[in-house]
Amino acid sequence: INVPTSSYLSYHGSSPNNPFIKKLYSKSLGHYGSFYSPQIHSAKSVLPIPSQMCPAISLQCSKSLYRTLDGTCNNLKNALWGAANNRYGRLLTPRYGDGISAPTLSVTGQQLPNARLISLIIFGENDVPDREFTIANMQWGQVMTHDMSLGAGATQSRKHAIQCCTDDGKLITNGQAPSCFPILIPKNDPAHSQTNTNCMNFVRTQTDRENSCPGTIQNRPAEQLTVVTSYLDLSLVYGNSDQQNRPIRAFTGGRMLVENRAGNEWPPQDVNATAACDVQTPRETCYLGGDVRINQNPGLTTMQILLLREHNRLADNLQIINPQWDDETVFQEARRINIAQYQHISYYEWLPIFLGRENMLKNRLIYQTTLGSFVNDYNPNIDPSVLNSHATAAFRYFHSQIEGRLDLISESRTRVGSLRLSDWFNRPVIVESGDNFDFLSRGMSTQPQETTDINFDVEIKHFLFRRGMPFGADLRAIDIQRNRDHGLASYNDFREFCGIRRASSWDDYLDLISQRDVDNLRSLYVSHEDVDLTVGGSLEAHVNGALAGPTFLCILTEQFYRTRVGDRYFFERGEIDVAFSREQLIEIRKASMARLFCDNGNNIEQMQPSAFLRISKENQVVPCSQISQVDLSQWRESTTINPSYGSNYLSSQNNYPSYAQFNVKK
Ligand code: HEM
Ligand SMILES: [Ca+2]
Repeated sequence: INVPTSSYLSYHGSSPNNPFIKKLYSKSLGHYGSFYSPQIHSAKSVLPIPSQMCPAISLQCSKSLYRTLDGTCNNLKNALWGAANNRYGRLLTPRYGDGISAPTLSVTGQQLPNARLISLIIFGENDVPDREFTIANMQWGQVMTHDMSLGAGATQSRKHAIQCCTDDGKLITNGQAPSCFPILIPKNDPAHSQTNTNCMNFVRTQTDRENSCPGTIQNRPAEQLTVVTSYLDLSLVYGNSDQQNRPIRAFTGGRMLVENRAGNEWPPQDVNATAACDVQTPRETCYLGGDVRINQNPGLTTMQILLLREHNRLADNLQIINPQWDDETVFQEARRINIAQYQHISYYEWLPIFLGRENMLKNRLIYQTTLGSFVNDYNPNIDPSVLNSHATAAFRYFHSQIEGRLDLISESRTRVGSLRLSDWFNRPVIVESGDNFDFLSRGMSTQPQETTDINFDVEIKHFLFRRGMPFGADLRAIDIQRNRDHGLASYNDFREFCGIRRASSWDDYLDLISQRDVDNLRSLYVSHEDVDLTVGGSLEAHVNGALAGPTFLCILTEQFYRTRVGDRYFFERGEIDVAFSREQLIEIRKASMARLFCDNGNNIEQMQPSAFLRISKENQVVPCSQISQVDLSQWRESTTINPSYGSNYLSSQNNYPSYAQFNVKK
């Protein structure tokens, strides 16, 4: 057995200084040989992942104050790190059924239990409104997800593009796996004869693998491709390439292209049908945005419009303040501020809810910043690529927060109606009609999200994308199947990776999973080594102050550490080549979700200051004028050059997260 070496570690950017990773890799990974499917015993199947892109591409980078659209040259030495159309990162060697690209199998060589059956037996569908958080909290999560990853081919053909490399780093295929393989729907399942497709999901089969990774044995395991930039750079608003950006930019006044209707700005029409839409009458709109998923559900579309309007609001104000600026300068400066505000909201207002503030501070995802202090721990050795285990398993746990009924809420915060999610998948027409944009905005900041637990709303568990049919797909089953399709290492492997005791029997899972859930797992899986990461991780008791158990929290923490520290343009950096001035940074730190609603609604006059939190005595609805606002006068050209760049750094290099023992809620 070949033990992954440090080349693997350096490619993925985690330093051997990370005590948990050090611990893991200093041990012999003997278990890799003992229980995977037979082929994986061959030494080749556990070779470290190549330390360069396949094929190796070299790019000449020049320093720029602005990010590229496709994410290239953010890292000046590794120009493709975090760029669009790149591979997901991996923490652990994949566990394909054949060692190369076929979906994961049981350690006995059999098929794993049916994904839909697991969804039905292990996961519930109870409606449990969250006591603390609003739907806006869930919805921002989907925005961040769409900024960070999109499995190639996922929205259109559902076939996953994969990349196969030879040992010497040569690319063999970059094509799509051709076939469709249904998640068989159990016979007594009400969805059996009533879905609108034959398949709930598509995955590769044994034979397809021959096409996708020819001559398997001398090849390295396939890696899935993600088509958007990994950075939190609002690629979902601006697009992931010049080509994707051009049709959505106005090229005047630094603005993004919008269509004016009923006195408000809306995204342009998708005339070439690039985005997924399910229009049912010829007059229904289908929006074009920076991300093809813009129309997927009304809440998401609302967020996309808020962020689009925010760009134009910033551009208009910057142009007034600096009339001498040309279109390109206004565009880039507005984009830069929009991204900075968004990163601030994501790391300081949103992430602490999910990862826990203490955990974030401890692992240096955030610092106790004071007003104008810079955070200068950019590390060019950290690869910010989105991890497969993050995008395919851990981050999808929050599908549990989805609420299937969207309330329409008036300015006096009373319910005037509600929408059934599955009536409006991929039909943005509903967002634009009447006062719905404001009703939906207030709805998502008023209505509780669903509690983060084992329950998944029926609207996504039985009715996803049903298009008028009685039943649709099951998102939880898709998540489970996707885990296998991407060959993620097992739940037990990830426990060990995260410094949690490796289970050697079913009962060992009782440390984090309830007796009932362990019994259910045991009734479905042949071995405790078979439990999929997506499944096991979703059953763990949550860490105090966080919305996930230790294994998912470890993956999420690692991801968001890399996402920040591996981003040369992160908004808090004080390096002269990319920095805001101290005064500008003070302004950026006033941005909030509430302010985005206030500034970009059709006519929203009041909001609670913390829009991710439910309205309460401490978080009452107030006039928008009482919610702090970013003062753009700090961007007047004469004031942008600031002598205080680069001093008062909060931190130094050499910071790596350490997963100190998490305390679990008992
Ligand atoms: C109404 C809300 C949402 C709907 C309808 C939805 C639906 C979907 C669908 C259909 C997929 C593609 C599944 C596949 O084919 O593999 C997906 C992927 C995903 N979702 Fe959601 N989702 C929602 C909200 C969220 C939220 C709140 C999060 C996290 C906070 C999230 C995280 C993810 C992630 C990480 C992926 C994988 C992205 C990729 O790399 O391709 N989603 N979701
Ligand atoms: Ca991005």
